Amino acid sequence: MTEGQIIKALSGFYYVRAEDTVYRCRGRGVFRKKGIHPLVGDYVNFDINDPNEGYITEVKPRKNELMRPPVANIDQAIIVSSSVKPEFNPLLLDRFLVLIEYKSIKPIIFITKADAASTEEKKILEKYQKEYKQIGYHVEWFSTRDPKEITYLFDLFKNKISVVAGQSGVGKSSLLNALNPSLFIKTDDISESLGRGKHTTRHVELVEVGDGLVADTPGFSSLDFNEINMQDLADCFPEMRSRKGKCKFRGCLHDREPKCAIKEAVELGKIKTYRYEHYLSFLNEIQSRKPRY
Ligand SMILES: Nc1nc2c(ncn2[C@@H]2O[C@H](COP(=O)(O)OP(=O)(O)OP(=O)(O)O)[C@@H](O)[C@H]2O)c(=O)[nH]1
Ligand SMILES: [Zn+2]
Repeated sequence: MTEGQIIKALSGFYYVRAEDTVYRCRGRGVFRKKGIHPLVGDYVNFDINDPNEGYITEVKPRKNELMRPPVANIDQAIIVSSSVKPEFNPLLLDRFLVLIEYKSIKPIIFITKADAASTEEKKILEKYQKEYKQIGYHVEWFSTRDPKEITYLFDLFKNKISVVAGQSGVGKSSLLNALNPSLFIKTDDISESLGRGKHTTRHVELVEVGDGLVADTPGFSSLDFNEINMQDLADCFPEMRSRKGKCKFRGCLHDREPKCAIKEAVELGKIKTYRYEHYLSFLNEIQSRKPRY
C-alpha cells in the first residue's frame, strides 16, 4: 500500500502522485456502490499493480470540497479582480468573499492590471486595498505583464492547494501562465475565436505553481447564495463575525433591529458602509429566495 494525492482525474482514471512519480489508477469497484467519488486533491491509499498503474483502495477524510471545480482539501482561494477592464467591482468581490468564507476556505485577493490604471484609478484602488487589508484580508496588487515582477507571489502558493476565482477577463489565465509558463492556458489574447470554450472542459488538474498546486479550472462559476442561510451571512464578513453576540437581540440580522452592534460599528466608521450595504443586499437576496421543497 502506498499513500498519495490525486492530482488529475480524466476518463475514469485518477492520476495519483506519490513522491515524484504519478500513477494512473482506477478506483475500487466497490466505491461506486458505496457512493465514494474520489476527487482531485484527495489523499488516498493505493496498491501498485504495474510499474505506473494501480488501484485506489481508500480515500482519506476531506478537509473540504468544492463542486466547481471538483477539488478536495483546498487551502485557499485566490480571488482575482482587475484594476480596470473590467473595472474593479467591490460588490462582486464581496460576493466571492462570502461564498469562499462560507466554505471555510481562506480567501486571498489578487488585483491585476496595475499597469493599466490611471493615477486617479490607482488612488481609488489604494484606498480599497487598505480597507480590505484592515478587515484582515491578504491583498496583492500587481501586473502580469512582466512575469519576473511577480515571482514573489510563489511563496503564497507554497505547500498549498489553491483554486482561482474571478469574473471573466480579469486575467486568471494570464496569471497562471505568468507563474508557470509551461502551462500555456489560453488567454483571450490568442483564443478570442474559441470564446467560452476554453473553460468548459470537465476535467480538472492540479498544476504546479511555485512549490504548490493550483486547480487549472476557475471556481465559483455560479455565484448565487442558494446554500447560505440568513443567519449564516454575517459570519461570512470577518468584521461582523468578530462582533458576534454583541447585538441586543439574539438572532439579530443587523437590518431593522434596534441596539444593533453592527449598525453602531457602521456609524462609528469601524465597518465600511459599502461592506454593510453589500451585506444588506445579499441578505435581501437570500430573504427573497423562493423556498425549496
Ligand atoms: N494590461 C494588462 N492586461 C492584462 C493583465 N493580465 C491580463 N491582461 C489581459 O486581460 C485579458 C483577459 O485575460 P485572461 O487571462 O484571458 O482573463 P481570464 O480571467 O482568464 O478570463 P476568462 O478566461 O474569460 O475567465 C487579456 O487580453 C490579457 O492579456 C495585466 O496585468 N495587465
Ligand atoms: Zn445586529
